[in-house]
Amino acid sequence: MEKVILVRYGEISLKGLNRSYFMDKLLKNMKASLAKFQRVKFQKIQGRFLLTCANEDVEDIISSLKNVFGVISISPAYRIDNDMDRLKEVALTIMKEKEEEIKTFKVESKRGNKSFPLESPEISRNIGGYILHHTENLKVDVHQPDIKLYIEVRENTYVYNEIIPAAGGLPVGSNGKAALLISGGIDSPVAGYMIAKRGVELIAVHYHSFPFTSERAKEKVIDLARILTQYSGPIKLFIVPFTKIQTEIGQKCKERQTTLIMRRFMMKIAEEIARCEGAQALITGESVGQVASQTLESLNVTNSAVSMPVFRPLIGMDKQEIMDIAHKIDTYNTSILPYEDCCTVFVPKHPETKPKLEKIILSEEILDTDALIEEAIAGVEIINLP
Ligand SMILES: Nc1ncnc2c1ncn2[C@@H]1O[C@H](COP(=O)(O)OP(=O)(O)OP(=O)(O)O)[C@@H](O)[C@H]1O
Repeated sequence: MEKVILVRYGEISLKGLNRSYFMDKLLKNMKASLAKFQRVKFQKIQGRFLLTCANEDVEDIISSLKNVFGVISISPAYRIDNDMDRLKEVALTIMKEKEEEIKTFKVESKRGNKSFPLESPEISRNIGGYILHHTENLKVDVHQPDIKLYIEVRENTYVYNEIIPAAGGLPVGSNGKAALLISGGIDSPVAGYMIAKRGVELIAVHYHSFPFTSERAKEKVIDLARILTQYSGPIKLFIVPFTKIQTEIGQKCKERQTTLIMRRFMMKIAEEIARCEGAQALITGESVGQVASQTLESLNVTNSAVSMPVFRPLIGMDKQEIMDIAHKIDTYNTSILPYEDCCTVFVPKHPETKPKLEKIILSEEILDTDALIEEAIAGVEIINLP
């Protein structure tokens, strides 16, 4: 019996004329995520990809493929010739392996190859009967079986009993590129994950205020970006020195406006980096009302600093919902490590919650914004992940 892996894609199949563009991206991303497995071979079959590989690699390959955006589900399967006797043998072998753990089963068949002599319901009845006859304690339950045995008759026959859900979404790179403003917190990695899930390639920008923020805080952000690459593929991370900008703002601007002015600098620098890198949008982890700088008035003031669209995929989500995703994508435990972020270094006692844009712009006039931005960009450190 030859073991293979069936890989299903979701939305891509609805893409009409552009379908092959999405399929090619998906294939490229799957190959990149499985680069360390030398013996994997990829084949397009009707409506899915078929992978052949060394038997001992199947589990590791599936755990990598589960994170590739564009894949909706995966099944480890046996591939056999279109032959009823062989099918009975394989179906029985699979069910015998499960006999101790289960009481009931159901056979579900699909016949894509119309030259096969039996129709789908007949295949299911036939194989179900054979399994019942050759096992001791198993029963058929068509409503709530402990296990389903799936049979697909195509150019070959595929038999399997697991459909493993995968990441879904669209292949990264199929929908342009955006710059994620990544802090060391819980929210921004989740925001990056959500936009990458829609096929957007990521670059990431982090503001680091050494010595107010430590080397360890920077390492934490690098770790978070590295975790994200499991889903998004490679990320070019820009570490921007932010100490001088923060100090100048702290010394020269009204205390209650400092966070907002700092945010506007972050947006402007990220926009400049995004432009140079061919990215078309910015991404932040903001959500309405979470902190003073995330009221609608504050978000408007921050937004006005740039002309590029700003994606805020968490905008309507509760903290618990965001944390649930952070757990799912494995960033949570790194995000909660107790290292400081530049935003938490200077926190005004009474931050502006209903800022007026004209007043903020007026306050900024005291700063040499262009020179500060130019200097920060000149000092950028670039880290290519993974
Ligand atoms: N040091 C930083 N470098 C890059 N971006 C940052 C930094 N600090 C904050 N941001 C961006 O600004 C957003 C809002 O930051 P803030 O600290 O107010 O909120 P948050 O909801 O706690 O976000 P997070 O959990 O991502 O830190 C972040 O989600 C992130 O996109």
